[in-house]
Amino acid sequence: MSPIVSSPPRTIRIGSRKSQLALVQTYWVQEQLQKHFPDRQFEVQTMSTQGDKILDVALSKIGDKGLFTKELELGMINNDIDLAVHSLKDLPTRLPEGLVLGAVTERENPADALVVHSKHQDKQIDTLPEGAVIGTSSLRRLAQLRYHFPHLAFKDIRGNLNTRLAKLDAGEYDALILAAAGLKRLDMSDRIHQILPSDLSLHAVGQGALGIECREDDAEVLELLKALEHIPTAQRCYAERAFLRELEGGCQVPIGVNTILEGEQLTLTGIVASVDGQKLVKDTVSGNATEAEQIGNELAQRMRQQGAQEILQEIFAQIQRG
Ligand SMILES: NCc1[nH]cc(CCC(=O)O)c1CC(=O)O
Repeated sequence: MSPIVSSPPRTIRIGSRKSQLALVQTYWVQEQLQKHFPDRQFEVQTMSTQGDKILDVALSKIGDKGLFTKELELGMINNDIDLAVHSLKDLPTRLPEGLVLGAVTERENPADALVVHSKHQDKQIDTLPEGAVIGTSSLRRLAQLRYHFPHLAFKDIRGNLNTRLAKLDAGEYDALILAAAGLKRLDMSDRIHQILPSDLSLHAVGQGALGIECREDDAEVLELLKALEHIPTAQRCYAERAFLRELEGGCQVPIGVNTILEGEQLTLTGIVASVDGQKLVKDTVSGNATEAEQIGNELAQRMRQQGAQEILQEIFAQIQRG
């Protein structure tokens, strides 16, 4: 009789970027997994991504396809890590062969926030003075705010959240636009001066949610990740990502969304704006939440007929010219 040998379950290796926000998000995922599966081992491995290294070039010029995710994806393909935690909005809508979105976690407030210099404490986005300098590195934020507030000035800003806030406080900018979710996760909610209403600025696809990526054939990890999936957030984000995928845009094109889930009814609103703030196409599609991707695809097709494609083509041409 041969003895029954059972090998101990493997340690699950979680990959993360090294930024402060990435680490907060990754340790949260590790903690949740540990809570659900107390007998398993979860360890964190950090990696630098291209997006962490190139800090002096505007994001819109280098493009963002996988800028913050590629090294982690290679780590999974090479079997160095088993899953990777991303801000869902940084995760491209098309994943490399062999990898899948294993879970989408519950979303924080997905809206953008206005953060002001102390001299503007009594102001809101619509009362900032003529020529006030707004820091943002996102074409989406730039295009929508320029459309509504042509009297404001916009200036690129890069660096992690602390660097950006230090530049604001030093007087290089009058105000910044940042994701409310990032500020909240870093315990800096007190810096949120105003949540931008959706009629002024639609947020990025997937903003405020975490996306956990893993190997398609890793049934064990896929099963563990089910415990972290938040279905209402996932339905909203699947509709948003289908919309973006169908328009073939990344995080760095002026495409914004808003989703509302009421019972079974999912309503997706999308916007495509020109960088000069002159043109804007906006529309809404509703349907059953179980058909999230069809809703996203339909909205993209409708908006293309209304001129969204021309706006995007112009932007791609501009980016290629540098
Ligand atoms: N593009 C950078 C990035 N990726 C995720 C967040 C914030 C958190 C989130 O949206 O989930 C941010 C910062 C920002 O846009 O202000």
